[in-house]
Amino acid sequence: MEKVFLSPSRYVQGKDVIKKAGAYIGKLGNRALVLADKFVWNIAGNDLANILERSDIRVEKVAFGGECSKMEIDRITELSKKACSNVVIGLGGGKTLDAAKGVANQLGLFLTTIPTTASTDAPTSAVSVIYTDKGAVESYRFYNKNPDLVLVDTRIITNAPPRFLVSGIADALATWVEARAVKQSHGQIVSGGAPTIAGQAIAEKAEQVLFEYSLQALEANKNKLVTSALESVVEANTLLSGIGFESGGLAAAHAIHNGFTAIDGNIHHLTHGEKVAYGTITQLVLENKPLNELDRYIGLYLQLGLPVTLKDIYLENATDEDFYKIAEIATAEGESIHNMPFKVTSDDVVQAIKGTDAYVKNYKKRHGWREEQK
Ligand SMILES: NC(=O)c1ccc[n+]([C@@H]2O[C@H](COP(=O)([O-])OP(=O)(O)OC[C@H]3O[C@@H](n4cnc5c(N)ncnc54)[C@H](O)[C@@H]3O)[C@@H](O)[C@H]2O)c1
Ligand SMILES: [Zn+2]
Repeated sequence: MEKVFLSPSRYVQGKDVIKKAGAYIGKLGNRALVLADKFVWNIAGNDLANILERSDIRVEKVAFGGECSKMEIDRITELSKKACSNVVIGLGGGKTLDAAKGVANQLGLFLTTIPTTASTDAPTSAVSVIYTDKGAVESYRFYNKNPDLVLVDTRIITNAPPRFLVSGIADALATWVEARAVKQSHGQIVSGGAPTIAGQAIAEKAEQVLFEYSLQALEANKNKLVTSALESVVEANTLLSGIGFESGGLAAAHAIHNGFTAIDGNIHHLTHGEKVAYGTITQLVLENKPLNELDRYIGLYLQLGLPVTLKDIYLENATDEDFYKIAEIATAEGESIHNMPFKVTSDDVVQAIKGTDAYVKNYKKRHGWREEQK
């Protein structure tokens, strides 16, 4: 099978780079549709619009409705047509960026993503996760092209609440765990094709950077500082994880995350990365990783305050029916869990989800972990 590598055309990251948006985006077009939700318009959207207008780029301001659904993408596409935009700019979290990708792709326009949090690896990829209006994952849309430009202003990102950065770290820590499984199984990347050495190396680097710098970056973020550690972790969450998952492949962690999105209840209050965090530890349990490897992950996740017990993910009182529902979705035909180097049944998933909780409780006891340590 042929190897495939995907990446954005240009990635620019730094403190206050938004001020240079006119110069970078001006190379792509002069009529921009800027998509951001109400909150993000206030914290960054209006500034961005002023910056673009000063560079003679006309701006059509659009408020994102909040869900990346087919209907929402079609609505924004119509607005873009009316405004005769030639470049689409998504500004905000993963859902806003995914919706902007859908619009740019439907109209064949240039695309810029400007994440205002480092909460996911959505900014660089050529895929959108499409949700039902009720918030369950419906499908993935794959595009022929990644974003033309990814602009990451680390000052904006460090001003966001730390929960976003931590969620992005969790999404990025899944990257190597999953890419390694795909490598072992000779599986395929999400858009089809075999992974490249480059894709795998980038995924592995994400893990290294995150184990080395996550805790320092989190402290910088809590104090709204842009340190080198913060820059490193933002790059790991965004660029390394983005290329790493797309060109390295997904396996069990994201499939289990998809199972979590399909059930009702408070689990919906968790972010994408938080659900992926539990899925990642569950994948390590499925893989029967030895004690030191499992403990290395659990120790970091606990220090970052990520959810690693059933109580943390609001499934403490879940019934077996709930667990099997999650597992059925996670093991559905076509799910990335089939990239694992061995066959995984829905019962294996249920045992590993419960096994994660059981083992983490043991870890906490052995390490004298108290909840206030978070
Ligand atoms: N396409 C991909 O490759 C890919 C990869 C990973 C995740 N995703 C998708 O990303 C989505 C999750 O993204 P998310 O976790 O960013 O959530 P989100 O997009 O739902 O955004 C969450 C909230 O963050 C707020 N926000 C944005 N910037 C902020 C800031 N600076 N300060 C404070 N609040 C801010 C927004 O107003 C929004 O209410 C999911 O839909 C997931 O499927 C896609
Ligand atoms: Zn993810």
